[in-house]
Amino acid sequence: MEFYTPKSRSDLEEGSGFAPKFDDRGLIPVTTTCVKTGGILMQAWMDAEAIKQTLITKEAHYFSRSRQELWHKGATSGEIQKVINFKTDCDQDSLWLIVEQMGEGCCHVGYPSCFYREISLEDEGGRLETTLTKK
Ligand SMILES: N=c1c2ncn([C@@H]3O[C@H](COP(=O)(O)OP(=O)(O)OP(=O)(O)O)[C@@H](O)[C@H]3O)c2ncn1[C@@H]1O[C@H](COP(=O)(O)O)[C@@H](O)[C@H]1O
Ligand SMILES: [Mg+2]
Ligand SMILES: [Zn+2]
Repeated sequence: MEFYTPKSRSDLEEGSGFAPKFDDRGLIPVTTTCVKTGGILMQAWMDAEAIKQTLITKEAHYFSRSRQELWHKGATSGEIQKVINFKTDCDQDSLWLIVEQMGEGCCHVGYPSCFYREISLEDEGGRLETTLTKK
């Protein structure tokens, strides 16, 4: 898939061409939220192929940094993410995926969201408190 090459800053920021800006590893961060609750599920990375597969299949695909390969989320766990909406930010260096989460949640640790711990604001940042219950 060919992505758009913006002609100017305003074209990048306000035009209709999709021009994802990848970092030096060829990756772009993606934040995934739940269409039902609006809450955050996970933060991961996509390369060009993951974006392409996500658009073609309408199921979330990421790039696994540890495995260095395309990752169809839920392929082994069944926790597939069906794409409802896909957004890019102003300068197109960050993506927002809104999904219908299959199963009881997305996190391999056992929680419905990867963001199951809160950093205490009372403790100069040194303490974590678990705020979700396991699936
Ligand atoms: N299932 C998950 C998963 N779900 C959500 N996330 C979040 O997604 C982020 C992925 O970004 P990374 O680039 O850090 O992923 P990674 O380090 O390459 O993931 P691993 O290969 O180390 O498990 C993590 O930081 C987690 O917050 C997950 N990260 C990893 N996995 C692993 O993915 C594998 C396949 O799981 P399914 O796709 O659900 O079948 C399993 O082995 C899981 O351990
Ligand atoms: Mg990781
Ligand atoms: Zn997780």
